[in-house]
Amino acid sequence: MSEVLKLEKIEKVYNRGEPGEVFVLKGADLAIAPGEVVALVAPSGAGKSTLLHIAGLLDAPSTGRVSIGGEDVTDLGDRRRTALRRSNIGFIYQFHHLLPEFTALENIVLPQLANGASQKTARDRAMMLLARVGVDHRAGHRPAELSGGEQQRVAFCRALANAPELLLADEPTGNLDPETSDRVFETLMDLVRETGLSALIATHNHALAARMDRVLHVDGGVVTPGS
Ligand SMILES: Nc1ncnc2c1ncn2[C@@H]1O[C@H](COP(=O)(O)OP(=O)(O)OP(=O)(O)O)[C@@H](O)[C@H]1O
Repeated sequence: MSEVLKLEKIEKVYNRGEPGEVFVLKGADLAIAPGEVVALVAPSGAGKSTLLHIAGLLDAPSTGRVSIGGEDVTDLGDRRRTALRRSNIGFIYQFHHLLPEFTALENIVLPQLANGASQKTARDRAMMLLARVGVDHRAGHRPAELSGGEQQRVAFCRALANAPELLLADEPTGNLDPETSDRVFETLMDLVRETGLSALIATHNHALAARMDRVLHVDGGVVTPGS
């Protein structure tokens, strides 16, 4: 079976040739097998978010190849890239990035409608996901009316709304207090394991990283196996 995600010889330079040139990635390689949950640990500024954005088709590498589900997607046009991202990749950020004017339920329904689901299917799935993370009783509330932990649980549901094969998370519990972070992280790991998702999860927390199948480091612009 082919890798769910494969990055080959990825380089990323910001402001190339200008005084502010930053060479962030210098030949990063990474592959994730189906069902594998991988931690990405890196010092601040090492290029972890840059790598996740490239893996999530939110940004293009300066050079190198990106494959999703065995298909080389490096040179895809914007429309196909957006469609592939919407159906195959779930993204969770450190800050939830939920749409403030919509309810928790609507935040999970909207990406499904954009992906072609019917209202009923989308609502049923959204309610099922909210119940799974224990926030269904808050379905009709807007993000500002929810606690930080609840907001992040809703963001998990949104990331899983279209049943992606790959979940990318950039310090998904980094803005929560340690106790809430542990509980919310537990929910995320349960969800990932239950659904058989492949995941790449960036975290500064070594204890959380140790609970994943494999740990990778980003340092000096390359990806190396962790201990
Ligand atoms: N658009 C940009 N233009 C110029 N430099 C950038 C840009 N985006 C990121 N950088 C620089 O690239 C480097 C890597 O950034 P990135 O956000 O990937 O780091 P990170 O490992 O995720 O850090 P943190 O853990 O602090 O979020 C940093 O030095 C950052 O300043």
